[in-house]
Amino acid sequence: MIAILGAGSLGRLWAATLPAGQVAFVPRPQTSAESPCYRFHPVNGEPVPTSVPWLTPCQSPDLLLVTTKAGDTLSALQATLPSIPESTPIVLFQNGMGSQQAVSEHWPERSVLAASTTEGANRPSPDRLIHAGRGQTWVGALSGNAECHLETVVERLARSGLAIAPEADILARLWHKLVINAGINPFTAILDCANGDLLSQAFYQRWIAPLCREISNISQISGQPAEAPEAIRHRIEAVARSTSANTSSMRADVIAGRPTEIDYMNGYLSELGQRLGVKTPVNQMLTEQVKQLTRPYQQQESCDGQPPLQDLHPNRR
Ligand SMILES: NC(=O)C1=CN([C@@H]2O[C@H](COP(=O)(O)OP(=O)(O)OC[C@H]3O[C@@H](n4cnc5c(N)ncnc54)[C@H](OP(=O)(O)O)[C@@H]3O)[C@@H](O)[C@H]2O)C=CC1
Ligand SMILES: CC(C)(CO)C(=O)C(=O)O
Repeated sequence: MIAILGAGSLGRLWAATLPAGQVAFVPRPQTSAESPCYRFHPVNGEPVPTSVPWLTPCQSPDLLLVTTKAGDTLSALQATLPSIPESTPIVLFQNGMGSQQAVSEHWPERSVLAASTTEGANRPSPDRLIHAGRGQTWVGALSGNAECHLETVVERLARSGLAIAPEADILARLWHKLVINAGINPFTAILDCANGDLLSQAFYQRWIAPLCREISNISQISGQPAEAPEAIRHRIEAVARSTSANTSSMRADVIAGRPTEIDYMNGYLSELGQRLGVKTPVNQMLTEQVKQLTRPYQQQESCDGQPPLQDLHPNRR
């Protein structure tokens, strides 16, 4: 049995594509909600009615997929792990960085793996799950005691039909995606625009070069693969173009009034830079501006006496 913690967009994508009868969602403690039923819209083909049971206390999963947002992961696992066998491998699907390390440090006795995925899934309404774009998922061991599970985990996830491969250096893979997210997500949230539209915006053009210099400096000092600022910018802009019509996950969170994952993207880079003695004013500025977007309007006005961001960035409604 595969248990999935986090019955949101990504969790529902895995639940709908893995073989039926072998998957269950971990319920929130004391939930009385009915188990999730939704129409799964594959990239090609007709919608499929999908019903996934809650994991029951007598079931003992032999694989746990964690598809909560980065900021919810530690507390969700704290509530869940006491009822999951210690031998069960855990696969973390969060974007950004920081939450994965927090989990493997918190539970050193557990076998923790991480995944980096370019699959795209969203829920326009609670009863629909759209597989918006096919991608690739890489899985790798975060802790030494997880290495022995990698092959089996990849083989089991491949039964979904989604493209999946083992990754020997999953932290480098996560870093690679973090750089893209740090260069697209905050700008699209602040400017309230689709990924492709940010390229022509003055605010983006003003800050992207110094942001890429900061990221390049941090990469070098933190031991990540060295990448020149121009190469980083090129990579960011290639993804912005190839996903030009997309609403980034951060912009979607701001629009829906949900907390964003900024602390695990530019916030993470900013903190890492500070620890390594690299100045990160642009990452700090972007982190602060995104945080202001998710603060209640009145607090924005009273905190700093500055005009609200809507006035600074006319794109924001
Ligand atoms: N969606 C995508 O296409 C992709 C997502 N990712 C990453 O995957 C992660 C999940 O993203 P996504 O699925 O979009 O996010 P969602 O917000 O759609 O899903 C997260 C789910 O976790 C649930 N949850 C939160 N806390 C708990 C808890 N304590 N116990 C049980 N369930 C809990 C939420 O429940 P509730 O609904 O009740 O709040 C929600 O259903 C993020 O880090 C994201 O960046 C990466 C690549 C692609
Ligand atoms: C690559 C990108 C920016 C695609 O929208 C993404 O991963 C996100 O929105 O979080």
